[in-house]
Amino acid sequence: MAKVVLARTLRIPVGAPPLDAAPALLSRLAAQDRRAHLFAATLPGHPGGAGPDVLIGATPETLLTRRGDTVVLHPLAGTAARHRHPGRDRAAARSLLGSAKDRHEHRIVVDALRARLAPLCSRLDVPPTPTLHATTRLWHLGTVIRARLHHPPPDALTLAALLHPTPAVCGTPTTYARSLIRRLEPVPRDYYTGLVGWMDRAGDGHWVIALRCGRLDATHLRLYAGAGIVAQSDPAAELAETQAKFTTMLDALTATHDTARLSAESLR
Ligand SMILES: C=C(O[C@@H]1C=C(C(=O)O)C=C[C@H]1O)C(=O)O
Repeated sequence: MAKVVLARTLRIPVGAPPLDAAPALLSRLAAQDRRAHLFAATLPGHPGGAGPDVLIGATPETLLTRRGDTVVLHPLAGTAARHRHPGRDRAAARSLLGSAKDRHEHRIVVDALRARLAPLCSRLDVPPTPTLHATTRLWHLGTVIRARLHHPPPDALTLAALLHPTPAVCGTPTTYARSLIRRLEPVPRDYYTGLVGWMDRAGDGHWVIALRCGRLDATHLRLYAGAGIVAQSDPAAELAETQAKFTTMLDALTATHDTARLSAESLR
């Protein structure tokens, strides 16, 4: 086993019903980070519940964009919290870029994508080293992978099904990582780490990974966050990484919520 991504959840009381809470939350997520891919989708609520639930989030990770015979992937893996102080923020970025553990974690993802994509391509450009990708709260290691597909090119949904789940959200080897996730995570992932996107009649499309997201039900917002675990992982640092990942959604909530109330909520 080279890597497994393990996640936890945070359940926060929300005063408004999902369809009322979602638009405000979505516009705050949009204002926070213009590069994030926003999504909100109504879901069937719990039987006997008050109405539909809403899946909502702002993910930084594009699984793929397909236009004709060209496909572009942007996997992210390897994370560091950002700092308000510019000097400390730059130092965190530099240290992430130089971290052997994070580079290894990232390489596992890039290698898996290269292997899955290669049989479909006449040309595959995979940069040898990752670059930094910034969200408002986090630094990530990212690699932009570009490929020219054999003709006839598979459509965007077929490509998504072939590439997903990547070791950025599951692990390597996939089947064993998935069984560990099922055994070890205290709450089922539900739609977290699933795909959100679209495909048109020509087979072009854009699919992102449902991260930095939560499910709004009649009374609560359940947030999800995970971290890639490799042999060199430090448990406390991985836990802190999931906390930092929660802040994307928590920041958007704080405009209407007293975050102090959150601390006592069920953290599982
Ligand atoms: C699993 C999550 O994020 C993924 C895991 C990352 C990592 O382990 O460094 C980085 C970006 C995402 O691919 C999450 O946001 O919950």
